[in-house]
Parts: sequence; C-alpha cells; structure tokens
Amino acid sequence: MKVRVGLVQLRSDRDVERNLATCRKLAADAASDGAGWILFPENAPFLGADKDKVPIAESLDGPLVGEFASIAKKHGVWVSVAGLPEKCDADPNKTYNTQVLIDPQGVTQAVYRKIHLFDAQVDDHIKYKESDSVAPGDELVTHVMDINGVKLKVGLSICYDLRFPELYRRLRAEGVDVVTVPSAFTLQTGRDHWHPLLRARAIENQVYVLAPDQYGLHFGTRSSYGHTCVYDPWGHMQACAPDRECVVTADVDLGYLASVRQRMPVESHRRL
Ligand SMILES: O=C(O)CNC(=O)[C@H](CS)NC(=O)CCC(=O)C(=O)O
Repeated sequence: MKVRVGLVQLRSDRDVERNLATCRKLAADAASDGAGWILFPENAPFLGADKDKVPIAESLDGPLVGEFASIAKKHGVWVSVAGLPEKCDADPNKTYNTQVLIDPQGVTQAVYRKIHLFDAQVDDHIKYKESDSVAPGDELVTHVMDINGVKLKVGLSICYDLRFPELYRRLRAEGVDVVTVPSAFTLQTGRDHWHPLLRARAIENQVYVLAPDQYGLHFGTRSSYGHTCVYDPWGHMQACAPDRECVVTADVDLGYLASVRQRMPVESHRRL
C-alpha cells in the first residue's frame, strides 16, 4: 500500500517556454525514479508579477493545462500543478490562483482555487498584494486518486493557505490521507516559518504533507525559499531538496499512516 511521489523544485521566471521545458525534463526524471504522481510547485509555468498573469490567463481547457496533461499522459502518471493563471469571468482584471489534478489519461479530475491570498509586507522593502490581481476561491477540494491500484484521498491547498490550520482540519475531517501545498514561499518568511508550519500540519492532522516549492532568485527582489519537502504523518521529514532545480521522491505508505492514527487517535479525541 505504497505510492511513490515525485516533487519538482523549480526556479521559474517569466519565460514560459523555458519553464515548461524544465518541467518536462524533471518530470522524466521523476517518472524514471518510479513516481506515480508528479507534483509541480506554484507558478511552475510562469513566475512574474501577479498583475502580469492577467493577460496570459486561460480557461482550464487552455494550452497551459494541456502541457501538463501531456506530461501526465506521456509518463502514465498523475500530475498536479498550481498557480495556473485561470481566467476569472466575474472580474477581467483578476485571475484565480488554481491548482489542477490531472489523471494519467490527461483528464483534469480536481480543481482548487486558492482561498487565502498573500497580502503581506515580508520585510522593510518587499510587499506582496496578491488580492490586487487574484480572486479568492471559496471551496474545499478533495479527490480520491487511484494510483496504480492504491486509493489515496488528497486535499488540495496552495502556499499561503498553509498558515490557516482550520483549512487542514476540515480536510482531515473529510478523511484525507495526503495534503498538497504547492508553493512559491518567500525566502524572508520561509526561513523561519516553512518547516514548522508544514510539520505542524502533518502532526496535528496525521497526514502526509507534500510541499513542492520554488527556490532562488526569480527576478529583481523576489526570492523563494526552496526546501521542497515531504513530511510523514508522524512529522518526520522524509525528503528535502537542495538549492537547485531537481526532483525529490518519497513513498506515501498507507499502512504506516493507519498505524500512526491507530496508536494515537487524535481525530476521535477532539472535543472542540
Ligand atoms: O505571485 C504569484 O505569481 C502567485 N502567487 C504567489 O506566489 C503567492 C502569492 S504572492 N505566494 C504566496 O502565497 C507566498 C506565501 C508565503 O510566502 C508565506 O505565507 O509566507
């Protein structure tokens, strides 16, 4: 009852063709390492100023999702990718920050729109205001994946969502085994917050946490923290990427997950 996952770490920029070429190359590496599910970080196909995403926004049957669907089909794997600039019909000046989960036939099986938007001043000079150009989603999304015969229930989240434990509580209450946190976590916040937040979500909910991240300097002043990693349901860090574009693999072990929950059934001990 094990599933191998491959998490891709990228240093994406505004050059969509270059980013996609790197995605294709690292997906091939992940597939040859035996991954049945390849997870790309937030903003894999395009990382620029949020407002620059508005003109390239697409609907979910557009060419960008098509590129990731062809990666899924080529290797016969599940693929997830986030930060896709999805057209927002209600407001032409905004996009959704969307994660799609694509099956090995290239069919989109789940769509999650980032709920919590990153409006924050991360140091004296650098300020983000995602809500200027992104519309928030409002739906919790889970999906039962069948990965080579193993059924895995996943809950989707993106980046800044990680700071809102109530989201993961609700996903856990819906019975998820695994949560995804594809990110472009800033260097300034990441060095103090990334690991403790991921690890806490894993421990308190007894789930696998899969967190593919961007790393390094993208342009101007924007740097991402990297440390793409996997935490198991005990809170042990199973894998963590060095500072380069690469793939890390890990095994999601449903037998181990069940034993952690059986020995300490925190979900059934909740009183509030
Ligand atoms: O900018 C884009 O193109 C897409 N959006 C992102 O990369 C988002 C919003 S700027 N980044 C985060 O949520 C970082 C959160 C973070 O770093 C923290 O919570 O500390």
